[in-house]
Amino acid sequence: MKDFLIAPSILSADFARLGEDVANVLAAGADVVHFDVMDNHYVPNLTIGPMVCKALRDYGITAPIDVHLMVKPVDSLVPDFAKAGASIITFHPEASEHIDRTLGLIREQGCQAGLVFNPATPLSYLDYVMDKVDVILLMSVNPGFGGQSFIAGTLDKLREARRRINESGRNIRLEIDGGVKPDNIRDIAEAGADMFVAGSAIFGKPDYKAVIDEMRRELAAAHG
Ligand SMILES: O=C(CO)[C@H](O)[C@H](O)COP(=O)(O)O
Repeated sequence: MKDFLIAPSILSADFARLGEDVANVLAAGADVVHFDVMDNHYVPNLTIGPMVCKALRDYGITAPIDVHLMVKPVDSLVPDFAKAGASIITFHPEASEHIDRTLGLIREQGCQAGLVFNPATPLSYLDYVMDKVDVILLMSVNPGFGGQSFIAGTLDKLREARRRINESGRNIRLEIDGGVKPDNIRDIAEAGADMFVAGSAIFGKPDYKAVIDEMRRELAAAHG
């Protein structure tokens, strides 16, 4: 089976007992913690910052933390999240004045760097920075809220992103975020994704392991 990563989005976790909930979802078989940072400026919602990332590390969470910055401006938060224990930091190209500089800054801080593409953001932002990205994250919903439906056109965009990654010859993760569920994860994998963010599909069910196991069965059946 391909190396697929499942990354529960803590946007749908229980914030009143976050450390315990994250530990539980990892014990249920998740690979990565997806950490959604929203500023009520770049996106119309407000969530969590570096202090919460550090609190998860202090609680004993050792899994990779994948910080998705939905903020503008971006750069001032990068060192703070690196110090707080982020493993991956991704940002939206429209939110940075200097995309190349921001990608470099993330790597200088010891994290993996990635660009995030909203449903209508063109992949051409990758044209001159392919050697500087470790992760490409395609949003399959408009960012800001969990529980939205997967936008079907994202499957073609995934195929295009996968083609670009293959052409680059680099080992770049292709991450998908928004409306991912057991009943569509196989099609999403076949379109080229290898890292799957899922919030409501996992945290919205009482048995995290049952959902993650079902996702893994679907992924094991994926072709390509
Ligand atoms: O970045 C996000 C929203 O901006 C969330 O990660 C995403 O929507 C996941 O939630 P769900 O799986 O419930 O769609």
